[in-house]
Amino acid sequence: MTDAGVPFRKMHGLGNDFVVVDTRTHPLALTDAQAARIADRRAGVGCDQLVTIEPPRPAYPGSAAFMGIRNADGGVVEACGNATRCVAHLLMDEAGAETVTLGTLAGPVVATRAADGLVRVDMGPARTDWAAIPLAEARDTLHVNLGVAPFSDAVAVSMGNPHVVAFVENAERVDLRGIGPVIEHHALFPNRVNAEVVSRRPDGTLRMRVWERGAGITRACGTGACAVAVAAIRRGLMLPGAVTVVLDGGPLVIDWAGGDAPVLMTGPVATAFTGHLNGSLLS
Ligand SMILES: N[C@@H](CCC[C@H](N)C(=O)O)C(=O)O
Repeated sequence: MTDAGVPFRKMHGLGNDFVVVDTRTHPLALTDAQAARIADRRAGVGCDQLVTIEPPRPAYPGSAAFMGIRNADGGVVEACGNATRCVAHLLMDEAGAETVTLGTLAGPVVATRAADGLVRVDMGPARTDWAAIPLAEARDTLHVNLGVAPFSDAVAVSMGNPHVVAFVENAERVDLRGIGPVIEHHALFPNRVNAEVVSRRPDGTLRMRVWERGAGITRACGTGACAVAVAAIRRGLMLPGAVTVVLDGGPLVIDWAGGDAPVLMTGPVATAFTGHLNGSLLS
């Protein structure tokens, strides 16, 4: 067995899993096809997102690094909440710091250590204007009708990446595998979209399931949980403040005061194993 190749770390946040490569030490110019091969659960390492820790970019003064993100289909995306916590954890460890700023395509994000080994990320403001999400045409983003149940009265929101949230009686009963691809590719979303179904539980938490753009059903989606909390608060279903969103992989706490206030996401990080990319994954 050889260790030659590009080192990676397999991490996850609530089961939303990542291959994390530090391209500051091991420069790597990946094509979409290579990224998709690495993400493939049979022919590659397997992950929902491939994440690169890159040198900081001048556009984000004071940032420790730039975080590149690709979905399992190989496509580049703007934001990933769960991966942000994982990368922030590594960089805070590296610097012996309690806080770190990362650049992303969605803008800068600031992470801090929280109690019980959790990481909190200021994900910036939610974007609720139709053009910022973006939608293909002007619509009221609080009541979007995609013409497909249960997304006939949904909420569209951007957390740097596009989301559409449907409130349902029981999120467990939605055929997400059937409906997910239809919503992801709906003509109203020129950049495609992440789709969440959510129901309110008797204990006051929100139960959410997600179909991720470019990855399908995942156990958790940090930006999705932020979008769900924002949608619920905008709709008046939850009070502004801390909201617990329960995903397949477990809970995230999302704190939003409303309006232009930043959306704060708190949750766990984990490393599963480390290894090296080589062979057919790099050719
Ligand atoms: N799992 C992520 C989101 C990853 C990107 C998303 N699939 C997209 O295409 O926008 C998260 O934790 O936020």
